[in-house]
Amino acid sequence: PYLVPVVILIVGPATWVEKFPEARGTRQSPVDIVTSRASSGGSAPPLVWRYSVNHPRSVVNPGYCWRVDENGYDSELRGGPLGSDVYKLQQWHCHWGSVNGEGSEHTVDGRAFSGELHLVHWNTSKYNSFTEAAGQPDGLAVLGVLLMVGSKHDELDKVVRLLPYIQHKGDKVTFSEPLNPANLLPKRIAYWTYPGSLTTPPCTESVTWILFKEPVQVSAEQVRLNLCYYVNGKNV
Ligand SMILES: NS(=O)(=O)c1ccc2oc(NC(=O)c3ccccc3)nc2c1
Ligand SMILES: [Zn+2]
Repeated sequence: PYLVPVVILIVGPATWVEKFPEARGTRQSPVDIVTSRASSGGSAPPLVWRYSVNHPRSVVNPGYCWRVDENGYDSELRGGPLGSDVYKLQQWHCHWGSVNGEGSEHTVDGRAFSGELHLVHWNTSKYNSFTEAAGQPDGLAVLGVLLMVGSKHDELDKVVRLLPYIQHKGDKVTFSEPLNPANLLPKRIAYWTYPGSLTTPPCTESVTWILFKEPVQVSAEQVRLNLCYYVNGKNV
């Protein structure tokens, strides 16, 4: 029994700080959203988004879960906590747990969800590339969508059905089926927002997090498919 804690320390987030000093910062994500401590939205302008639908996208196995690259096609996210800057969608990906019901990164009043979708945007008003923006405090904006088991999600299924073809880290498949990332968002767009960071290395503190309050439903089969192919990037 004495061996286990040492092994966990070697591979867990606790070691990220050695290679990524940002991970020791003051605005690290994910966090637990304590709803009683969240202030009301005040007079923030509405959050507005527009995504292009008909363009080729690629699904990649980056070694954890899956990621869809927008390949530079046009999109816009503005308003809400983003001031007067316009952000552009770079990629979107998911986080699933290895045990159903505990896959999300953010928790709400200590409760984890089955998974969490992240739509990663960068500030095109101020910076010239994602990489440049990723190093700036107002460089990135990530829309977080909590996933819970319920009815099948048809838009997400356009990606889930491709997972058998990218079972190994680095695998990539391009598809041109029309897909609107706006259909991945919940109907009610109330959200929590806070200044945070990338949740995985390099953990850079450059993310304005916008986490929608309403979870989106995905089927148990869709969770199983994700779990089967993407338990920490290993093929199981
Ligand atoms: N879970 S997270 O906080 O949304 C998160 C965490 C780590 C991330 O690293 C990247 N890098 C690129 O997308 C990228 C895009 C183009 C070129 C290089 C990198 N996006 C991230 C999002
Ligand atoms: Zn993420």
